[in-house]
Amino acid sequence: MFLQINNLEKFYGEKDNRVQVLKGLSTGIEKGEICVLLGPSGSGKSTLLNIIGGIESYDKGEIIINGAAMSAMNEKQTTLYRREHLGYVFQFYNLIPNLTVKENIEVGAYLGSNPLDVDDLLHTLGLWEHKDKIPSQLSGGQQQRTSIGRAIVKNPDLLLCDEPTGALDYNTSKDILKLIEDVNRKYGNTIIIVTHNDAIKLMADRVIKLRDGMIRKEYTNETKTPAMELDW
Ligand SMILES: Nc1ncnc2c1ncn2[C@@H]1O[C@H](COP(=O)(O)OP(=O)(O)OP(=O)(O)O)[C@@H](O)[C@H]1O
Repeated sequence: MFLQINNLEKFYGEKDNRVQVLKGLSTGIEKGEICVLLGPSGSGKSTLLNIIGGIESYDKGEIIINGAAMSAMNEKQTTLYRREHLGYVFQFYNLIPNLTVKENIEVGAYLGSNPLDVDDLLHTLGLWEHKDKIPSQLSGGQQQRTSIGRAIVKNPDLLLCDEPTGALDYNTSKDILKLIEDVNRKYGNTIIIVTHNDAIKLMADRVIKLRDGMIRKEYTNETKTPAMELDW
C-alpha cells in the first residue's frame, strides 16, 4: 500500500466543546490509484484530506505514506514532506494574482527537487497560448488548469484535490476531471479527490464513502468510466 491509514481519530475543540470528527478510520490506497472520497457535508472529508496533507494534526492512529510514518516526523520533516511529495488543488484555485500562468506554475516547480518541464506541462494542460496571462484574464476552468499545473509540476507522489470542480460548470468540470485523469495516466501520481458529486466515483479506482467520521462504504471499481463519459 502506498498510503496506509490506521485507526485515525481527530477531535476539534476543548472540554465541553470537544467533538470527535474522525472516529477510527482505517483504509489504504495503492500507488497510482485515483481515489474518490464522498460523504455528506460535515462527514470529515476535508479534515481527512488535510491530515493526509500534513496541514492538520490528528489525535490518534497512524498515517504511513510510502513507508514513512507521519507521527515520526518532526515539524521540519513534515514541511519537507509536504513540499517534496504533495500537490494540493483547491476549489477556488488560490493562484497568485499578479503572476502569469507560467509564473504561477513555476512557483510550484521551485518547491520540488525533480520538477517536470514547465513548457511541456503547459501544453499538456492546454494552457500554452494563455501562459502570459494573469489569473483575472482567465476563465474558471483555465484558472483551475493552472492550479493543477502548479500542484503537479513538482511531480508529487500524491495529488490531493478538495472539490476541484466545485466552482465550475458542467462541461468545464468534465474537462478538469479529464485533465486529472490524463495527469494520472501520464505521471502515475496517486490522486485523492474530495467531492460532493456522486457521479465522479465512476472514474475512480477506489471509492471511500464517509458518514459521521466513519467509513460507511469502500470498494474498488473493476471498470472505470472515462471522465468525458460521466453524466450528472
Ligand atoms: N477548525 C474546526 N474547528 C471545529 N470544528 C471543525 C473545524 N473544522 C471542521 N470542523 C467540524 O468537523 C466536522 C467535519 O468537517 P469537514 O470540513 O471535514 O467535513 P466535510 O465532509 O469536508 O464537509 P463539507 O463537505 O461541507 O466540506 C464538521 O462537523 C465541522 O463542523
